Amino acid sequence: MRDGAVITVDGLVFDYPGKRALRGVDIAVPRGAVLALVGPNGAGKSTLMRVIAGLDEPVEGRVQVCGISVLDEPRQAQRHLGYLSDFFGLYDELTVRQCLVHAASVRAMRGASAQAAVTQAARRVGLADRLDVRAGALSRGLRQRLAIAQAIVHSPDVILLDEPASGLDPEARASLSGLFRELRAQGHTLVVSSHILAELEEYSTHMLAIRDGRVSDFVELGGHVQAGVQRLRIRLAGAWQSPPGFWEAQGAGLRDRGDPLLLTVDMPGQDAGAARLLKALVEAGAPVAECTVMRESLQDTYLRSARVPEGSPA
Ligand SMILES: Nc1ncnc2c1ncn2[C@@H]1O[C@H](COP(=O)(O)OP(=O)(O)OP(=O)(O)O)[C@@H](O)[C@H]1O
Repeated sequence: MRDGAVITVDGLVFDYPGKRALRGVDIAVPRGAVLALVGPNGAGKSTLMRVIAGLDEPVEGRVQVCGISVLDEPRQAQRHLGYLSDFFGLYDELTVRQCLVHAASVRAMRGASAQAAVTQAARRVGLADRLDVRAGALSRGLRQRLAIAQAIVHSPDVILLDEPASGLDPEARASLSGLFRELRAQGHTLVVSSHILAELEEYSTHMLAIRDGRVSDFVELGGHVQAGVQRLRIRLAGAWQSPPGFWEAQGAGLRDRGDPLLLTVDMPGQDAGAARLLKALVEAGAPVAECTVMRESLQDTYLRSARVPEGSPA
């Protein structure tokens, strides 16, 4: 899993004066992932982001971004990083263009390449038609977009966003979700912290749950019952009797026989396995009307990870 990881964190320990905020965090974030960073207030999410961004120095541990040590070569690593703090400020008197030119100059971009970066960043966040509007005149949602554009003006591989949707109305949140899906489609790796799980669900591929400075869960989101197995719900248009040994021959586990027209099947092999099973069903005369992969919601995953196993000390 570490092969192909764009962010790796090993044994990270971070202390504030009198407070240990991270207590040995290990993670490997695959390239192209959108990582939902979740956990209760005070769990250590913002601290983890700041340390990955090279803004705070840990007591122990290593952080690499695109294979570059953030602690040993912060400037090199930061070329691959964009970070948006939960409390960001904008220069309200500057126009969108001026804000972005400034952000580009902070990244040592000059001349034509800076201009091109400004135009591209504005287009990515949907502000291309507002380049001459003052930042102070933008709505809250558009200010958030401008702040993100500033963070990604140098087109970093990794984008860290700390509670980017806080304080936004539902419309602005939905539009931000769309932006994150676009950034993901463009190949960026995103780490997004939020307390609103339904929203993270819309664009996240992985969930990292932090509790009391430790990783409590790190999972790929999707229809995984166990590693490599999908739970399929297959709806039949009419009665069908499986031939003897059919499920065993497919390597599939039939779970629920309550409703003869609704089959729940655990099938290994991801989408290729599902495709093979559907072909075999149709060839065996099953009138397949619909097949869906049953996915656990991010909320379910999070709450499951939060549950203390029976018998564990409280
Ligand atoms: N500057 C600081 N000085 C001392 N303690 C701090 C400081 N900043 C954060 N902490 C403490 O470190 C712990 C982790 O804080 P952090 O802000 O990383 O949590 P978080 O998961 O981002 O929380 P939230 O969801 O409330 O934003 C908390 O107990 C917090 O009180």
